[in-house]
Amino acid sequence: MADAQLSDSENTLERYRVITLPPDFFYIPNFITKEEEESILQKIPAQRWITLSHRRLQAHPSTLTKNNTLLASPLPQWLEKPVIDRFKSMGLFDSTPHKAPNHVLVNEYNSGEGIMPHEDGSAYAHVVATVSLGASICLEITAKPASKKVDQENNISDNTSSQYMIPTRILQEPRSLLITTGQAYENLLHGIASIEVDEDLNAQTVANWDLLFDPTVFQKAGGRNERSTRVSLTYRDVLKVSSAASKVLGGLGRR
Ligand SMILES: O=C(O)CCC(=O)C(=O)O
Ligand SMILES: [Fe+2]
Repeated sequence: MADAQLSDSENTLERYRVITLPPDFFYIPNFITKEEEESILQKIPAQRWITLSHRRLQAHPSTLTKNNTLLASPLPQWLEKPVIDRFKSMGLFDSTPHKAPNHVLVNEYNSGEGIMPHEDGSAYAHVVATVSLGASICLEITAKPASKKVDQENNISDNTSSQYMIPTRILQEPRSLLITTGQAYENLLHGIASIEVDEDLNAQTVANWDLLFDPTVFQKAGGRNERSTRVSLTYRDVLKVSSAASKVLGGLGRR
């Protein structure tokens, strides 16, 4: 399954695999440049934020309907270029129904903010790509309680005999790309602790330590990452898409 999902891009991607985690997580440092990061941050429309208790977010081109349907509409240019062009050259979404992401969630976390452990669910194809902007943050990876049996079969349970580091953290540096697909999408939860400092960061406690652009930043800070505002762009392919025409004809949800 995982192999089928990423067959075209596997060779390019393989060197970025987080080998301490169940398949498939890939962490690519410096996926975009500082100039590109700055330009994207400037283009996030200030009037589109929806404020939640522990973060704020915006959905592009729009939020999904209550039956998880996307009303067809192009993504804004600042979310297309250069990110989606790069996904295309990697073949990242080649296996998903629309062969490209059609939806992006922009999340902003100030120091002390986070997101509860969750799974991304069935509205989306099982390839998710997250670009990090502005600052570093730890994504916490835990086993899904309801999938204990599957976990045991695949050796991804919490118990110490597991070959993988679970629970663990993925440290996302600014300008990095994190790709989640396959079993990792289906069987694990992810979340961000609502804290002001990520502590005890080292090769034993951070799953992607060997893939970081600059681990010395955290070493020099005594294994600490003082949080500051971090923005993420989460690219996905929504499975159900309704054209405006079918909506007018009363066929929302019809294809
Ligand atoms: O900000 C992140 O890296 C995670 C966001 C997330 O999990 C989501 O939007 O579903
Ligand atoms: Fe998520």
